[in-house]
Amino acid sequence: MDWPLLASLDEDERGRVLSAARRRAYARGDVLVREGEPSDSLHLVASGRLAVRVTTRDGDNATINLLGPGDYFGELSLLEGQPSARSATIVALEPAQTLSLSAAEFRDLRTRHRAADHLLLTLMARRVEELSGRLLEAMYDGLDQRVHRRLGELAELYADGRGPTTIPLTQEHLAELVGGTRPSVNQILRRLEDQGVVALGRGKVTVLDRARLDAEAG
Ligand SMILES: Nc1ncnc2c1ncn2[C@@H]1O[C@@H]2COP(=O)(O)O[C@H]2[C@H]1O
Repeated sequence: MDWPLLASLDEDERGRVLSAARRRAYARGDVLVREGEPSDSLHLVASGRLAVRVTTRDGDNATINLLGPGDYFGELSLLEGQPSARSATIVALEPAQTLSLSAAEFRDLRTRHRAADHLLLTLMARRVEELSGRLLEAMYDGLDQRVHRRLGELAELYADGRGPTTIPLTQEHLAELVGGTRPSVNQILRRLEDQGVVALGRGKVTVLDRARLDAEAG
């Protein structure tokens, strides 16, 4: 597995960091870190897809992003200074494995390998850009466009070669990810199904025509 966060390390250094990390396995539905709890580790995703969830003002849970192999999480609270709490809950959407570094190991990585620290900054800049894009989308784009775009991104995350890609998410989750209500997202998905762009199933959406979806996303 290649983690962009470790891309600047040479093979020996990378091996040292990874051998100090603890491998953990999770089942679908397991909570890996919980919003509000004190933090002491950074996690690299080795396999499986994970949901980033936050509590809304109404006390509901909303999925704000998904992570997959090669991603990392848990850095925010470690960068904020002590003591700091997790900004989100991370839940396994399927069986997953992570490698975790303690806060001290993460600090050590950043101070000993300036290039890794710089990469962290680059990756965070990318995430800020992604989130600004989402904010603009939420402010100015229609729900249709948001559904098309997010489905395209999810198809990328779940793609396993050529052909149709099945996204194993409920319409509830999809609605949370695009910031829409379930009935209105369902209406858009049904229209896409009528056009042959997706096929809907219980707890899943299969993208059949990626090119059309991307064209619709604008
Ligand atoms: N919008 C987001 N997209 C992806 N990951 C996020 C987002 N918000 C929070 N996280 C991750 O969720 C983690 C929760 O614990 P931390 O606050 O330590 O670090 C956080 C980030 O790594």
